[in-house]
Amino acid sequence: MANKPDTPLLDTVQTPADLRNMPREELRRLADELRAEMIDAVSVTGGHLGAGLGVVELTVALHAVFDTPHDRIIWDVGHQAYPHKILTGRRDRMRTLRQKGGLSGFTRRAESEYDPFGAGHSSTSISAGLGMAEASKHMEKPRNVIAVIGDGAMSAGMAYEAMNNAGAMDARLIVILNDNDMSIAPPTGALRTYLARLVSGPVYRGTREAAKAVVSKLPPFLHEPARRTEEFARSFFTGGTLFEELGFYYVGPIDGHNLEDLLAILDNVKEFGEGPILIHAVTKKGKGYAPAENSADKYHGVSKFNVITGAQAKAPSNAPSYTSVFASSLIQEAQVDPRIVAVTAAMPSGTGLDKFAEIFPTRIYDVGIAEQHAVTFAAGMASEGMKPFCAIYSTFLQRAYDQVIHDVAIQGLPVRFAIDRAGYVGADGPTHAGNYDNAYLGAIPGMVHMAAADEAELRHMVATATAYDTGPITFRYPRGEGMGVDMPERGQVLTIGKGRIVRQGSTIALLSYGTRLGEVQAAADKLAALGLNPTVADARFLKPLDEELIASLAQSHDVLITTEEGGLGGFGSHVATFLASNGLLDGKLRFRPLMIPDTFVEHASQADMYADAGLDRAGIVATALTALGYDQAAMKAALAKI
Ligand SMILES: Cc1ncc(C[n+]2csc(CCOP(=O)(O)OP(=O)(O)O)c2C)c(N)n1
Ligand SMILES: CC(=O)[C@@H](O)[C@H](O)COP(=O)(O)O
Ligand SMILES: [Mg+2]
Repeated sequence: MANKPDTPLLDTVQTPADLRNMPREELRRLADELRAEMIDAVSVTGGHLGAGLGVVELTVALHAVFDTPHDRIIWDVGHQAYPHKILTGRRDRMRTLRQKGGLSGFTRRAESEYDPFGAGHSSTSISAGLGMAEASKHMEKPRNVIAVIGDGAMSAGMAYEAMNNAGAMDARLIVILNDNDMSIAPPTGALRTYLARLVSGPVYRGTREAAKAVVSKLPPFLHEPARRTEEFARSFFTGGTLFEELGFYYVGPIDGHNLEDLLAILDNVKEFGEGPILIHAVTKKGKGYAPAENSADKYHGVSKFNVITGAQAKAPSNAPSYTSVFASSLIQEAQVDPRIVAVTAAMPSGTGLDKFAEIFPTRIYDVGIAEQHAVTFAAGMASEGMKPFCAIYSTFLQRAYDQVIHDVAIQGLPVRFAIDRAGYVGADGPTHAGNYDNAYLGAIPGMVHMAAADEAELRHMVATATAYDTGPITFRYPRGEGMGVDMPERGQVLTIGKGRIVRQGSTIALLSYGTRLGEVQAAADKLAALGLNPTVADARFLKPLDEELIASLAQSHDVLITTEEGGLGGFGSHVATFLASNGLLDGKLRFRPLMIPDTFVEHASQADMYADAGLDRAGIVATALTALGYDQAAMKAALAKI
């Protein structure tokens, strides 16, 4: 292990005001110490490292120039805000990052007054910043508002909606485009090519002359400082950049690791009059840490690691991840069905589609951070007879809800949705929790929804989705590894709307939707040890519901408990509606839907989250015994026996 970094200068900084009191010549050394401190902290916790390393100088410069927290810095996504956290009074808690009770991995209003806007999902910063800048006009002491957005996040529609709006307003908004030519994977699309042209093309190389021209276009009070600062003048050019066409003053491209340049430019921009301005800063993801700089993903997200070697700790694995099972199953299907294509919104490795891309490079589409477009694009493909598998995390699919309804479901187009990270995701916390798709998709008519109980079931569901050509179909599976079950060679096509009995018993029926089945079975074993012999069933489908199975369970048991990795409005709600509508709750049946609670749950381990929700074996047993009428004392006595 490396020794803790020596950080004498950083040790003097409790808040950004301390940094502002420092001689500017010291800031370079401060940035170096800040980088070392962040590397050390993340080596202990894991987390998002590469993005933060790339904005160390920018973070120091922003806090040195602007009067934070009165002035507002909004970090898009928020995954790059670790250096900002260290400088804004949270250094002592950095080694609790993303752990239960510790600091969030993103910006959070509740965490600090220096986090004026929470994030986690991308491309919200310009909209939020514009709102703040406009609100500032109504205040006695106006603020500067600075939105820092990455080149990946700049690919999303929201960013353009915001710029379109900002360009037509006179709000004092500063946007810093942090261009490291990386998303999680290398970015795709025309914007990437365009930014690369700005950075390295002939226009940039000729900026010295162009800079003189732009200075004359700046508000008069900027002329003098601009002329005085050769570096500043060199950094300007103008003439028809996309951003200027949208009504922004464009400054750049500038070296986002050159503190002197950054300070000079931000000092000047701070004095800028009215209207939005965009600073194009070129940075390196993973800057200053060789293992990160040299890695393909620039250490976007890392587990705990050895600071000296960069080697990341690997958790022992007992089974393949659901993501990898999805990918290998889709590859199998695609090998025999040439109509299968795959769509990802900037998450090729997260969804496993990078593996699909290796084999079918012409049948994979990475559309950038553009979930809405991804869904409608897939709908277009489906309308022409292709079989698009749109693989999107549950949390990010929220962005495309209207597209799922309007472009896919109403037209009955057979888009296949592979919904990864369904349920609690752990360290990324409430912004990334995939808790809502059972409810938000379950409400849409004409769709089929499946949840895999284990990795073999997932393989069957990929086969089922491939075969199902009559309308939209979804299958969901969680973050993490499978149950270690035997894998079938090939997926089998399931009968739509049919669940299965896993264990036949009496009195208590445990009906599981998704991967809680493992805990349900463990709970059934515990109940059996108490002399109870529950039935266990795997619903497989939320829509259409297996009404026959549910009615039979309801009629032949005293207690029916549903489990799912989703919140209110999901599987349990659908079952409750069916039971109530058919008079099955009018008699002796005690129905207990177990689900994720109706609250935003802070980051913790997935296991902790499920235990807190009562969705582990202990919670399921307790629910069953309570439903049977056990009081606290009887429950305690019973639990002591198992
Ligand atoms: C709506 C949405 N889709 C996908 C993601 C997943 N995601 C998080 S960071 C990231 C890449 C962002 O790239 P960029 O903005 O360039 O930031 P960098 O990491 O390069 O600093 C992606 C795709 C997300 N957070 N939000
Ligand atoms: C910041 C962000 O949105 C992603 O980096 C996300 O944290 C990835 O999550 P997984 O680790 O589950 O792929
Ligand atoms: Mg980037």
